[in-house]
Amino acid sequence: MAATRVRCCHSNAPFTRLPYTRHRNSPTLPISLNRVDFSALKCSRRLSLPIGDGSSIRNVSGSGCRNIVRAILEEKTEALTEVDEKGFTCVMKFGGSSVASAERMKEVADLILTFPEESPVIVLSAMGKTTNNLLLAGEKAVSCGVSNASEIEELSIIKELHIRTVKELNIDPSVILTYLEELEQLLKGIAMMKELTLRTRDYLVSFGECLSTRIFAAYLNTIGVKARQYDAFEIGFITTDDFTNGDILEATYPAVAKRLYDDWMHDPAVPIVTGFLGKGWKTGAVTTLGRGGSDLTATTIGKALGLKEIQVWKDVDGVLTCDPTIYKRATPVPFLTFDEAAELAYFGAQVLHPQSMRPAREGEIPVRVKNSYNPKAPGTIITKTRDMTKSILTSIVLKRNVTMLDIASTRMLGQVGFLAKVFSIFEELGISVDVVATSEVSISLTLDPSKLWSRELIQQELDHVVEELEKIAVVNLLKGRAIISLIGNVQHSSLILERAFHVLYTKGVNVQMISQGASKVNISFIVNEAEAEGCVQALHKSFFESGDLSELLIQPRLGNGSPIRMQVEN
Ligand SMILES: Nc1ncnc2c1ncn2[C@@H]1O[C@H](COP(=O)(O)OP(=O)(O)O)[C@@H](O)[C@H]1O
Ligand SMILES: N[C@@H](CC(=O)OP(=O)(O)O)C(=O)O
Repeated sequence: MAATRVRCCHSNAPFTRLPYTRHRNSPTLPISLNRVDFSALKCSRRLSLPIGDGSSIRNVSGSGCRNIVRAILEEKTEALTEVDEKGFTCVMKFGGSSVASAERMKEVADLILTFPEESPVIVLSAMGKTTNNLLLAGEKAVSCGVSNASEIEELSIIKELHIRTVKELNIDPSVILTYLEELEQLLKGIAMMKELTLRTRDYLVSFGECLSTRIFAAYLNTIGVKARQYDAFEIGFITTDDFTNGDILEATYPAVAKRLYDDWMHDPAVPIVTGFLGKGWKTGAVTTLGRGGSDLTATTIGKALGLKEIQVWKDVDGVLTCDPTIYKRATPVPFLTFDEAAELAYFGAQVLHPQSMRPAREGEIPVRVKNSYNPKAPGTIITKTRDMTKSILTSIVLKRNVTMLDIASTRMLGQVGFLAKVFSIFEELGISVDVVATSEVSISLTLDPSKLWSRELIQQELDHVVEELEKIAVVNLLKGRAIISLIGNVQHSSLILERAFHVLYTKGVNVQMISQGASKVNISFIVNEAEAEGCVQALHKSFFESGDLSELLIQPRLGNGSPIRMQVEN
């Protein structure tokens, strides 16, 4: 059954389709929508409310809502038309920084309501630094002894933050108290077992999103916006059983779509979904999608529901020309392709989860990166294609803590299968390789440490890799390196390389390896980590702060003399 959208004929103003219920704390809604017999009127009870530019829904609900409800009550329904439509229009994901306190949650609620034309699915991360605190609490629990588990400092921080938030939002604390008690029990269990498996670690961190979404849904209901909380692992987010790094499986898409649409049709309410979490398909246990995985939750929902837009709300004005914590003159990048965004995320720009572009690209759903602290900023829009005519460099990305391996064959020159053998070792050990450069008898590559969660594990794994490789090669392991990736239009690679190497040469920096990605949007090079930040700053100045580089372009021309218009196609 298609849901119905009500539009007012005498005005083309956009209307909200957020479901509203009257609440004792919501004095602005003058007429209870519950009194209206919508089925008799043959229209949805999800009323649409006119809203003026910049005004909040609560300001207009008095007039807009009253007009529509009055029209219905007075049976002047000729003023209203119905538009057949599916339930949801977009997904809005808010990261930890966007929901770090009660104040922030109120602002996010207001922000959602300033988009009356949208009928959103909301995805939330854990509040502020809760995930980090949960991880630290778990690590401390392993060695603190059962009797001390309740006193772990991070547990107190988590309890204090959530209880204070519930109080400040004026909602019933029972929404979270059982969860906080369960969390304490879990830490005691870890203390008793003296071990923290990856499976338990995922269950432990899941408390962060389970708490934040319950609080936010309860708050929306308090202010008269009907909302329903969902744990992703209960509504069809099925993943591989790779704890701490689960991959979303195909079965997720139809399952999530069915559950969200079915509930909406029976009883419309804004879905508030836990980001970052899933359910292992064999174990049935809670899994996580890797750090920052709520972005992936959002894009998965976007694809599952076939939405028109996926919005990820951050604490920065979109994807920037570099990490603002490295160089504060970084500026927003208005347009990106899925390829560019994926490459940028993969090579370390913390702003997006590395896998999050996949569902958006498959579903061809635009992703908008916005700032919840500065909603008026246009942000970044990520789409399949964009005009590349004037694009040279888009963003500079730094990945720290990189380990590089120089592997030289011990056998004869041109040894058949040397490369295959090297890569099979990485495959067997389940280790990702980032940047690769080869010669006939040697190979240099960097390892991706981001998939590993603890330092001990990295060292153990490295020792093992070297041991295996030394069976066929001489191995030189170089730590403390960094990858600088230039995300840009590789059609202009000569110009990019000329500039970049001039900057690095002037700084006296020696590049240890270079690779131009097959994706055609990325040139990466390896430098010493100690020099890396200075390099990014100098490169930024040269590429983004010294005039319009596109004037240097030698335009490829068609036979008739007109410039070729270039597009990047995925
Ligand atoms: N190129 C970049 N553009 C924007 N932000 C970046 C970039 N590189 C790194 N960052 C960092 O990513 C942060 C936003 O991502 P994240 O912390 O995951 O947000 P959230 O927790 O709200 O989802 C920014 O505060 C910024 O420090
Ligand atoms: N809370 C999880 C998942 C997440 O996506 O967080 P954020 O959106 O704040 O990056 C983490 O910290 O990894």
